[in-house]
Amino acid sequence: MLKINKYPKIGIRPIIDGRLGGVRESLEEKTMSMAKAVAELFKKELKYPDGKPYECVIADSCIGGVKEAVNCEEKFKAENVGVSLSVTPCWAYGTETMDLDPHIPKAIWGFNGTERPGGVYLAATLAAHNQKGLPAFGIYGKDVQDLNDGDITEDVQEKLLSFARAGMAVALMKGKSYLAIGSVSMGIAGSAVDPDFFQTFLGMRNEYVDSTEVLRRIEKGIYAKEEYEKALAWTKKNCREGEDYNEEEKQRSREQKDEDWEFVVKMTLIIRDLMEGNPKLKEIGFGEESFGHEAIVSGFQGQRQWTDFLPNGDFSEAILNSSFDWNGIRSPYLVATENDALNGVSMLFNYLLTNTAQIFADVRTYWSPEAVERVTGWKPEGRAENGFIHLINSGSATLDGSGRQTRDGKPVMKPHWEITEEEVEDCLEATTWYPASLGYFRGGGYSSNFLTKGGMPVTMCRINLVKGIGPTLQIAEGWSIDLPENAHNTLDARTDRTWPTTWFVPRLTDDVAFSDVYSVMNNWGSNHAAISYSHIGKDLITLASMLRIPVCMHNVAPGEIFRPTAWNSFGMDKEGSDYRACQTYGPLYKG
Ligand SMILES: C[C@H](O)[C@@H](O)[C@@H](O)C(=O)CO
Ligand SMILES: [Mn+2]
Repeated sequence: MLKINKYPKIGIRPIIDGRLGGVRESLEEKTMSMAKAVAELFKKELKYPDGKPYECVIADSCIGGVKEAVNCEEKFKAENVGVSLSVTPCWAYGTETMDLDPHIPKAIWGFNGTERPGGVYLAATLAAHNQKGLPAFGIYGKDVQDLNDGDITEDVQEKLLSFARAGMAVALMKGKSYLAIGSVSMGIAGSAVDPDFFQTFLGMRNEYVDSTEVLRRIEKGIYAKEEYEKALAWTKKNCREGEDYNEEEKQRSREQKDEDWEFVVKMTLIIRDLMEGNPKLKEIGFGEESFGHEAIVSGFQGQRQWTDFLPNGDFSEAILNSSFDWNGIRSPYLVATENDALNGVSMLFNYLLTNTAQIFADVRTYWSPEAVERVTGWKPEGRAENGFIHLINSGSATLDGSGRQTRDGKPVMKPHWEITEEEVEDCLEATTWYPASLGYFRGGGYSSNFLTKGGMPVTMCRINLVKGIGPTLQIAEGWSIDLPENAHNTLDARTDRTWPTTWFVPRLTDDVAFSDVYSVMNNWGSNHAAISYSHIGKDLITLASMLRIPVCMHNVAPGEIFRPTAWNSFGMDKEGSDYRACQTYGPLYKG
């Protein structure tokens, strides 16, 4: 992950009834202690992509009126606050104290304690936000608490954390780049980078580098030589080369294959350097190249042109998307294969909400139970009984996706700071690097192959651009599954057995798009999806609402959906109100 010098902070605004002479004085301690308790919760539960705890900034004083609100605003600006949370146990004066910044996610927690009307301030100020077109999230506990009760109840914690995670994702994207290396891959519309989408919906920049820049740097030696030697040695030791399935007469010679390893290792260093820069390049006389492109996510076109004569990008994409390399365990660098920028953003959303590496995949095949039985003789049972979806793409599936990391004995994908050296070895051990299929990749190279362990809760998502609507988000929570070995081998062999496979089963619901597994694939809006560990659908929905991106498909329970309260004013049907609200408010950074 791009090294970020100054992470955005969460600003906490203790709101108080400004009446001196008794009322305010009686509430100062309670109000400020709410703010401190929330800051402690965020620091304890939430981490930046580098593993450090979230930083919070609390206003210097409680905010009882506009002067203190402005003082707070000035402090937040100086402290690089990117998310704003107001907390209060009492009545206060909405429009005099509210946060009016139109570009940062905001929420208000009104303490449910009836000695003072915290809930009334919450409702009044949310109404003000709605009247002013500044959507805000409302947080209000289910059960009344005693005024001197300093605990944050479970239900309030859950909303505070969901809001903070999604709000921080919005803040982390802002001002960072999507770096396109190359252009449109094989007519994939998602590769046609739409700068207006990045700018107005995500507040992101677009950087473009022709693929020849990678070749230039290889040929001119614009990479850190020492690191290259270390990387090549690590690769030879840890990346097992598989059998060459190409036709005998077409196979690349051993010498060519060794050159391919050298080439793809250099590509990997160079793509990373293009994303985040590398001070070592300045030491060897390449000052401009040492800066990089501030890319929080990138895409490599690869196919075609490049791969028609040069080794493919699969090794680079897979290693960069993983949580480790020759320098050890580290946060992943998000790289979308085929330069599918929309899938790159989908990976980015997942990553910023979980700090875990991402699987990029084609949503390739729906296998009905009948077809599976016909082809393999195995009648799907258990979670597979209604059929399953084959997720597979050459290249940018993280090796963490092999499911070789564990927590309580179960397969998981972890934030990098929880991963052990043994788990890195297991992920590498589970991966075979086959000589690339020369039919697709005429220039050779290698493809990563692994089989995702079943039993992992996962979430598949995808941003699509739809003319007339703009971006929409679709989400499918489900699980990875295991197939009997012979069934896997038979089905996988019908596809591209040198690529990484995840067998996926979505959770079915009564909704039409989730009525059966076939419908999930049939309703998927693109060839690609980004797959994250754990069920993060509700956080994705919260994030999408902050960005005013409507959600066209999801299997999250209605009671889990958390959006700004303004959405309620657009009707009781959750999906329609989402579309109407997003359309009314328009992109967050529409200017
Ligand atoms: C067959 C193509 O070359 C592959 O790249 C294809 O499987 C894709 O991934 C298209 O998204
Ligand atoms: Mn693809």
